[in-house]
Amino acid sequence: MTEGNFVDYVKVHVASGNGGKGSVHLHREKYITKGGPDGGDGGRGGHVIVRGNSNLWTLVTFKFRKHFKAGHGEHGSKNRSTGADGKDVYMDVPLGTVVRDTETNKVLFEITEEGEEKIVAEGGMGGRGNWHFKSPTNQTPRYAQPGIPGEESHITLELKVLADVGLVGFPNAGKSTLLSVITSAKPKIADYEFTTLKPNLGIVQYRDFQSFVMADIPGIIEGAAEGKGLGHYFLRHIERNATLLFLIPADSNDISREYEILLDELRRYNPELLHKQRFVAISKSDMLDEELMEEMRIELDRDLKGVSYMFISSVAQQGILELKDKLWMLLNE
Ligand SMILES: Nc1nc2c(ncn2[C@@H]2O[C@H](COP(=O)(O)OP(=O)(O)OP(=O)(O)O)[C@@H](O)[C@H]2O)c(=O)[nH]1
Repeated sequence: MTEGNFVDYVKVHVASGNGGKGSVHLHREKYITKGGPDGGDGGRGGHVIVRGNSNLWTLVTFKFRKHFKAGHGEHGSKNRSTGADGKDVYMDVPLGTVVRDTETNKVLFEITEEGEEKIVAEGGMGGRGNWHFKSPTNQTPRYAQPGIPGEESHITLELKVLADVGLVGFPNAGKSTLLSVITSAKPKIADYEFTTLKPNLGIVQYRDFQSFVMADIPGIIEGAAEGKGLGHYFLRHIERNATLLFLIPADSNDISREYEILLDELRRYNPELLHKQRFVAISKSDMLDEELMEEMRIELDRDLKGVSYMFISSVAQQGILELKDKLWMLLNE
């Protein structure tokens, strides 16, 4: 299995427009016998532009459209009239899209912000019209520049799914269940035939118009940092999550030990992950009574070394709103 199976990617063909030709034209008017050159410039060819769009979560549109061709610049014309620029073409991509040159595999750029625009195929410049070439020795140049041809290339788009909150937990911790109660929409990851390992992600609506993305990172098992199991691939995925939510079930034999093991996996994979904010949610807390919870609080306050935690239950819908509040606070700190 290669990493390519994990990261969604598509190959597309892009072509910018040719610049328009400069015009060769001599001014003519009644009663003016010797009009000067007045051929206008050609317009610029259209660019192909990649643009970040935070409403998109997948590259699925590129499965259906693989060619992006911008318009040609119009030719210049008389009266020094410049031809219109060719129409630019936009490729809207989700944030976290890495663009490579397919031939060399070199990374050209990465789109990380809403509205960010990067030209991936630059339109050819328009040629200059003949009036620019008028000189003392040549008052009526019969020459104008041709437009510069557009560029053409094959590019590869790769999406490293960005999530604001990454769920970290062993199998069975209740990650999928939490996602199903906390998220309102599921991006159509399933549409990707080339994605064999699907991170489960969803959009959490917060208060009125805010939202954040939560991603389940399945498959972390002990030893994942050494590449055992599938965990390794998913660990890559959380490198970019802003906050890590550790999910540990209430019926775990030793919650703080489980937390330490998960933390150790992350540390061995990439110590930088430990700089991310962390929060612990004790899942399946409907299995606990108040007395037991109180006892556990004493232990957790002592053993979790100051990391905040909360008891939640997806099934009983306990602590879910509070969890959203807490995560929102952490994301906006
Ligand atoms: N009592 C109780 N059981 C829960 C709760 N949330 C999840 N479970 C149960 O725990 C088991 C595992 O839940 P999942 O959500 O599939 O766990 P997961 O972490 O996604 O597991 P993987 O997909 O294996 O990584 C299921 O049998 C759930 O019904 C909860 O809030 N309370």
